[in-house]
Amino acid sequence: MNEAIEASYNEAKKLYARHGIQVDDVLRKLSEIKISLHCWQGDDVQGFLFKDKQLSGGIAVTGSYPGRAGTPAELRQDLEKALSLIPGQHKVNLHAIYADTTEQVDLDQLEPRHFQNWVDWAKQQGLGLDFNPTLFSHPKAEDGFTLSHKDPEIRDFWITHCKKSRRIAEYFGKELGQPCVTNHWMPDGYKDAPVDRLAPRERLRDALDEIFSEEISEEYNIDAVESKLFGIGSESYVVGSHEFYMGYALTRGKSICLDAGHFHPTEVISNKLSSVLMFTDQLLLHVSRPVRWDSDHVVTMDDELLDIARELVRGDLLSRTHIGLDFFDGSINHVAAWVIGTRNTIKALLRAMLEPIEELKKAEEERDFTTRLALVEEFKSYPFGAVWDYYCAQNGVPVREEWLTEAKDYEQQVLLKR
Ligand SMILES: C[C@H](O)[C@H](O)[C@@H](O)C(=O)CO
Ligand SMILES: [Mn+2]
Repeated sequence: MNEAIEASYNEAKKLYARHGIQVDDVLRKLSEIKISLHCWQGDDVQGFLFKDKQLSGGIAVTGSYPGRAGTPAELRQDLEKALSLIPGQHKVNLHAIYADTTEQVDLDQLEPRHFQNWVDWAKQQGLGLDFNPTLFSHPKAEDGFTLSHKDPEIRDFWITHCKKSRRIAEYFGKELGQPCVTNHWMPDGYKDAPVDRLAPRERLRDALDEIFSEEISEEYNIDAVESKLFGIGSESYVVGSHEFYMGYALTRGKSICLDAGHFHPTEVISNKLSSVLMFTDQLLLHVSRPVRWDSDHVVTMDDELLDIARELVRGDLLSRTHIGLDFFDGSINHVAAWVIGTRNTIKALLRAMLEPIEELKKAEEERDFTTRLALVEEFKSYPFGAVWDYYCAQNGVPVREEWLTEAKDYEQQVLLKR
């Protein structure tokens, strides 16, 4: 370990210890947190099953930065590179369209064997896997409706796909010895104001009931449902709204997925965590960054990211929260995007853990709001960077922006040669 990094760390430790924060313990806890890296950042949500199909579902990737992964092997290679620049042991989140197979299969025919290469790779890398049925970028999703479609044949196709997806997830869970979180998101909605808001919601409720009627142990698979306020082309009405899924998840014992970019522009998910987790056992987060109408920018160290981390840490909610990332930026190096977003998420958790929580809670209980505000503000400039540098060095990953040099080398050696 570099002497300067160690010396700065030891000085920082003393400062935090004055407020009862044991930094070595914090780092041990931090190392237990898994972040789920979304595979779809690596190839602009293209997938491998339908190579020529345009991205649909009211989500869009802009930018044509060179080098995006074009095969499962390339995507795994890129993920390995990204993971080598991120401290800790994490998970990879797959969508169904990322099946690694030479068979011509449609979504309703997918089986665990189509993901065997991913499972073998995850085992070899010591990673967990999460999963998502893909209810977009497909001819049967072209009019913007899937599980709530009025045509029963189309609905059944998607129901079968989701059932198959849960079986694949169960296989991941069994093989990898840790549960796979399966997130159900579908774009269903209308561009303009509908007359009948109820019927599609009834159909969606019934379709989900059918999908989840197959019992799968939570030891292997945990189901989550993800709401959205609006998408491109579904500006006026989304069938799976927040209220819809709150009600659904609470009455069916499922987990809610809160995507940071799926609410009103001034509405934040950090303020929802303590409420939702009071009534559900587990929660899935899609950590993302909304910018105006877009929900999927690379995660930066902004106030909301820090507030999400604070809520999880202060409320002791981490053990019940699955943290996934969800952004797709095609205008920058695809590997660097993962590294920036994931390092920021971990760093925000570290910052939250390095706050004098007991002291702050005590001040609040005593209505000493002056102390509360003063300490929160002072801790913003405490030397968490020295602790972060030490953590990176301890985990054998580049310290500070050294990772960028490696990402640029990788771009020259690998990405630009594709
Ligand atoms: C590709 C993902 O399933 C998708 O981003 C979804 O999670 C979402 O957030 C859609 O806006
Ligand atoms: Mn999402």
